[in-house]
Amino acid sequence: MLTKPDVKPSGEGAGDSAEALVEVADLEVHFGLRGSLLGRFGGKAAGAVKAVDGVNLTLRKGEVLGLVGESGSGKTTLGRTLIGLNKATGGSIRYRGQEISGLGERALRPLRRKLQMVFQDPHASLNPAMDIRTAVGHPLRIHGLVDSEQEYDARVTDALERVGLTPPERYLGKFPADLSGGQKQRAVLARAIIAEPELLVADEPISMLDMSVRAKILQLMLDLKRDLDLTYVYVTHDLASAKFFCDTIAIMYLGRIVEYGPTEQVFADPQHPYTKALLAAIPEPDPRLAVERELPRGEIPDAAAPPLGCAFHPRCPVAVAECGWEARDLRALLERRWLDLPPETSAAEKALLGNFDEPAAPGLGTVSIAPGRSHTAEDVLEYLRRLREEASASDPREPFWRGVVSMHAESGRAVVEFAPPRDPRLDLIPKTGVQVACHLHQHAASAQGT
Ligand SMILES: Nc1ncnc2c1ncn2[C@@H]1O[C@H](COP(=O)(O)OP(=O)(O)OP(=O)(O)O)[C@@H](O)[C@H]1O
Repeated sequence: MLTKPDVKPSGEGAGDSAEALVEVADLEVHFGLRGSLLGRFGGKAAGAVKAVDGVNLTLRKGEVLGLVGESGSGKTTLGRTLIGLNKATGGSIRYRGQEISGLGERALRPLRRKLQMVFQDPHASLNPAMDIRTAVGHPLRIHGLVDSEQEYDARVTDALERVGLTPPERYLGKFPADLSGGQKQRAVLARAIIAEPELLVADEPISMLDMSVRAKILQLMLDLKRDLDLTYVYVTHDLASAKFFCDTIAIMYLGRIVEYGPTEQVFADPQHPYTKALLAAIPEPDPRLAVERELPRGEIPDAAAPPLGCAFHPRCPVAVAECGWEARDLRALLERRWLDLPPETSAAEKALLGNFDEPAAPGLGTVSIAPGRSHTAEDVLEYLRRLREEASASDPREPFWRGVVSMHAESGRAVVEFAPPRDPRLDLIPKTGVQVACHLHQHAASAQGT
């Protein structure tokens, strides 16, 4: 379980003393992969996508928590699972102390109106054949919250006023096609608040809207939060809006939280190399100052076969030995190298290695390379040692070689052994309220004796 931040988040009512609304412990959401028919007959496990893989957090009443990360980091799945739209495959979610992760649809029903979701695409969220009066008031009917049509109309009118669709009478009979994108998202928000929820999970609620209305919708959400005592989870890949909107921020990478703490603190002094890279990639609003900014090499890896140790290590410029180096990383290093070489040179280098497909298998802490035809294990080792020397001269920041603990010949093959991987755990950085999952931080802390 995460410890409480030392520094108070900036939002009203979200301080340390505010009650915990949702407590998440060791949450896992794994999606089973079907696998090939042949594989299943052969008894081969199909594996799973670990969309959420051991998440701990506490959401306090009145807090705005941002779940931030690149596509595929698991933020949407986590947001949906918090309100019961996805089933947890492990761990616990407590809402006001009540365990909700294992509840079936019937048991969840009374909670549904308290836990609402706002989706990215307001066009898809509203039924084109339903007028606004019917769409916005729908939750009142589903949950049987009104006794008369007068009460229904009064509640719908009030909700429309609250979201700025005024005068409400002008909107009641309109259809989604009559509204602009911003107006549609206002209607979606009206529908989300009408049943008096406590927690709203908003998944990229502004990313499909015109730039001109994005800030207005976020401001509206903050006003609604203040007036209706709401708590938000804001799912986004957009750090700039998260900075404006969130009290607390959780940076996600491949199903795990890598940094978590008060937004101000995370932005002022990011700790995890991934957070640093994301912050450096925020586009510069002034185009005259814009420079090419890229995330570190490579793409977010496949969640069905995540890297060993820290999942960010293959892209991390400052990774250390125990970050989880493995055979796949050697292959990626060689492939990057060969892309830059003249084709005949890279073909000659490839010919040194007899079984180049093997190093691609995930999770191999040792790789045994058969020499190519008319080559020996010593030739392969000599080649790899040359690469290591070249890297230390020309690219001393290349972290891959820090993970190699031995290269030797064994039974006619070249064997490369990597340092045993360690999974970094979220650790609190004293006096900041920020938790970070990075060996580098742990190294620094132990060097300082903290
Ligand atoms: N229903 C599902 N079945 C199988 N895999 C899924 C399912 N939903 C999500 N995933 C996988 O889980 C991982 C996390 O997906 P998720 O949508 O939660 O990430 P995200 O960070 O929100 O990305 P995006 O911004 O693209 O939505 C991805 O690898 C995705 O393909």
